[in-house]
Amino acid sequence: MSELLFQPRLQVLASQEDVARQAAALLEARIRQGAARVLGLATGRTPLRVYALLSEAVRDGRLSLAGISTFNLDEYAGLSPDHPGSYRSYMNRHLFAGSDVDLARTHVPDGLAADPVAAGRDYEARIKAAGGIDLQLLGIGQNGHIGFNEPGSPFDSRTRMVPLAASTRAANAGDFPGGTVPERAITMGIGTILEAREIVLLACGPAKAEAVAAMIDGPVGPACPASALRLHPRVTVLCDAEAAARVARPG
Ligand SMILES: O=P(O)(O)OC[C@H]1O[C@](O)(CO)[C@@H](O)[C@@H]1O
Repeated sequence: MSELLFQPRLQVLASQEDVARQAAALLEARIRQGAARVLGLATGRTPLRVYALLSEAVRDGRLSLAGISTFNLDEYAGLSPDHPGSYRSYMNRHLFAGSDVDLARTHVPDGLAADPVAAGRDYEARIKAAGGIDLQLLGIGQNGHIGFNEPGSPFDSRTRMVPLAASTRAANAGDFPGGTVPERAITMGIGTILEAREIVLLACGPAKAEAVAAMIDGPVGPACPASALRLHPRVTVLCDAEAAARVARPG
């Protein structure tokens, strides 16, 4: 890689609860400053507590999401918004329903799109029309994926339909009790993610240790999609001690 590389700001916290509190505090601060009018949101287990804390802040009148637009990273192909395993239903359940966000300003890729190429283009156009993403929240897969950009995804990829790795489908099987995890998804591309003005990645637990080390200390390249974040000047990585255990020089 010949591009200029940056070092993400790595904060190692004692517990998953501390990671969630720090992330929620950072998001709240940016929203109050008007520096997060357009939020990029992630799903999965890691941000659940963050969303609970944000909902609590809205309920207590300390925070408002009323003027905020949101764009989720990804959605499973073939799932309707009301399918309990869909990321639209996840967002409604864990954040939107318990907050004052205007649902018309919330966006999740269309898992049922008949023409995924057009749907990807449309999603990118909607992000652009909103003024671009101010702050993108991310998790990380055990194989280093961000969004559903699996290893091998080009760094200039845009919102598109992708096949899911067998390990990703196995990791997310718990969201589909008695059913099968979809084989494909529509995800923002790595190029889309890198256009966010600020990025905050959360990683917790020992299963993420290898991916976090590869992201921070390994080669920058498509073998580890999260390593693309070292091409971005404003990335904060919030980890618990277990997820940071294999980083060469934890912060
Ligand atoms: O937080 P979890 O559940 O470990 O998921 C990590 C990442 O994997 C995904 O859930 C996709 O598998 C992403 O949306 C998420 O960022």
